[in-house]
Amino acid sequence: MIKIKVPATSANVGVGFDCLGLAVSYYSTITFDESAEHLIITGSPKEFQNEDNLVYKAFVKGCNFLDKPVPNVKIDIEGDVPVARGLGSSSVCVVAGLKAASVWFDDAISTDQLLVLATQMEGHPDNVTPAILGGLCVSFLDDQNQPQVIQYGVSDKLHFVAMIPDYEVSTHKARKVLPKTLSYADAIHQVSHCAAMTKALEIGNSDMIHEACDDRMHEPYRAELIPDYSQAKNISEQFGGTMYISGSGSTMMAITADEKDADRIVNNAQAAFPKWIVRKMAVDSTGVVSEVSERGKVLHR
Ligand SMILES: Nc1ncnc2c1ncn2[C@@H]1O[C@H](COP(=O)(O)OP(=O)(O)O)[C@@H](O)[C@H]1O
Ligand SMILES: N[C@@H](CCOP(=O)(O)O)C(=O)O
Repeated sequence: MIKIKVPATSANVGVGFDCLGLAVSYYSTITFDESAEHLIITGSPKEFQNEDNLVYKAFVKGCNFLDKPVPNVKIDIEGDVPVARGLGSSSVCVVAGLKAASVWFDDAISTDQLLVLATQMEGHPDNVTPAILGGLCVSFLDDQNQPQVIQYGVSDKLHFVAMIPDYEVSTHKARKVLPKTLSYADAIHQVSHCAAMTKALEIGNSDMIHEACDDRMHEPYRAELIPDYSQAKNISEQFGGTMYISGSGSTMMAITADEKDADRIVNNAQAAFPKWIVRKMAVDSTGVVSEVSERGKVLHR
């Protein structure tokens, strides 16, 4: 049996639209086992228990890439990462399926190849890169359409609070509300703020994070899709946090350098939104991990 654990990812981190992403300590675990039947999927919502399942599609893509026959497989999908909440559930599926195909055939897909295949499936590299590598990653596609990645440190002074609504925002829909063009002035604003944000996160400077986290590319348009955006932002700012829409939403992520403030944001957001999941998250610095076991015995990690 192959067990793949993939972290949730918070893409964009405010000002890094389609290029910046952070792996966080919130996980899904997907297991792959030999099966007498062609395909069995458990643990996933009923609507995903078929050949169109994104985990299975990624597994098939990995096998095809390796030129191997797709084996009969039983897939079990368990975990925390909720669907369509801006925490990269689709990346979890894509990375898990590709990684499982690699492990199934003796680790035959390199990390670089994994990045290329996963980016092809996701359409943008900002979730899949940290899901594979962990940490805070800037990634983009070069002229040959190959992902290029640089990893940044994140200060351990910082605390992240995810406010996860009980409603979905589909990434597909949230990309449709964006304008087609950006003015030169807004491009300058965005480049300067994104560069400042990466360094501010690295040194844990909460004032600079607050200044830098002023997005003009997606957040003003997507805030409209999240009815509780303003209230959540007020709670975050009341207790010294800086809030951004995680990925394409609906989750909103607050950052603070003060642990007590992080606790206050958790308590107040949970009181205001009792049906939401509100919790502190740390940075995951490992990315996807795999484990192979046989009759309860771990063979290798
Ligand atoms: N457990 C799952 N099983 C199968 N597909 C899933 C699962 N979780 C997520 N997905 C796929 O990912 C899509 C959600 O992706 P997306 O809208 O980008 O939101 P997110 O922000 O969670 O990545 C779903 O519509 C589905 O295709
Ligand atoms: N850069 C993408 C990120 C989408 O992340 P998700 O977690 O919502 O899938 C975008 O903003 O569209």
